[in-house]
Amino acid sequence: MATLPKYSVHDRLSELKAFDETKAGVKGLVDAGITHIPRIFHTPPHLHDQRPSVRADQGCNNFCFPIIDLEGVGGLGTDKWKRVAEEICDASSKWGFFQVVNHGIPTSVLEEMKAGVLRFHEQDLDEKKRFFSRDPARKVAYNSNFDLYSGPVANWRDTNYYYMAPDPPLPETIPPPCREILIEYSKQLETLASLLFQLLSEALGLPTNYLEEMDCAKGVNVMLHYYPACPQPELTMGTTRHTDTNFITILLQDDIGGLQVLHQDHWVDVPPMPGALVVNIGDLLQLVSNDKFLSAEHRVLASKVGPRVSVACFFSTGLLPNAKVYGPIKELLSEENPPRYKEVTIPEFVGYVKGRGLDGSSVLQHFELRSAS
Ligand SMILES: O=C(O)CCC(=O)C(=O)O
Ligand SMILES: [Fe+2]
Repeated sequence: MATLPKYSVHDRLSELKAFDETKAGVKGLVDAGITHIPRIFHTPPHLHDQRPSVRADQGCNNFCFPIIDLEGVGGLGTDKWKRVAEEICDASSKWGFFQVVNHGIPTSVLEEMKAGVLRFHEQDLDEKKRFFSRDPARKVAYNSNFDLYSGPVANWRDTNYYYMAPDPPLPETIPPPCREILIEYSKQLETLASLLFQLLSEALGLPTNYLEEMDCAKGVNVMLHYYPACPQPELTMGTTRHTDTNFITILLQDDIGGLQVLHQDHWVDVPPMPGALVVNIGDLLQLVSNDKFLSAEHRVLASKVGPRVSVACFFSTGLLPNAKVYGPIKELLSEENPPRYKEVTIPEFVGYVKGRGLDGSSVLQHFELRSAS
């Protein structure tokens, strides 16, 4: 009987390096016409997930993904404001995910942003390579798989990264194919995030500015993801399952689909909806809300159809060393609702998160207070 060729750690590392050194990303493999994906992309058995998928084209059955209409929500304290805050509370605690419509960002801006992602990733390779970097301190960078060397498996995805707040890059350092639209899109998303943090504060029964005053929206990272069509999508993933570690993420996806959220032990499609934006709760918001809100696991399936593009905008503290500690919000605690997590400084939190790839494990567990029995 033939034995399978041995795939040593050493072989894997040299294959990762060879791939990385092309600086051409997954797109480079597809452009070269490969029909079999390299084994660095093969999902290892321990990351295979047998839980059933609920696909958008099967109808939503019991898994109707929450949609929140922000039309006319502006008036603080109005009935509409309170109703939307309740809907956000429900979705954030049951799903950790929802889509927003009528959010005030023109469709033309969303369309141009997606076009900008395509233009960046599909520009001349020599131009694109000028932005190639794995230096986490860079405000503008491009690579394939931020966790290529630390994660358990490479994903079928390339990404262009930006730190847009609190201290944005100089406009002339942003690649021309997406410069103008990225600046405009980030500005609009910061306004939307501010509204969402007010509604999330209300949803927690806190004063409207509470979360913003905790610096939840001070730091903004934007990722322009590009998922090329994959010749063997069943062997790999676009993005391995993970939770986001920040406060909230606002995501723009195109109409291809593939994003799924883990809900009641099912992988439920986040159905593409023209004009909508996807919002999800991250680990830090689950921590400060003392588990009232859920930071849900999600993943992106690879597909024969592509390229798929998405823009993930992460709101956090700016990850600047500051003196603040983040723990369950005191106003939410009571005898019946004791704190479930330790207080943590941002350097401590980042120190723990940094260097871990998308390995499917829980960050929050590390900060849990174990109840003394
Ligand atoms: O591309 C997507 O739809 C999701 C990406 C994602 O989950 C992330 O960047 O954290
Ligand atoms: Fe994510």
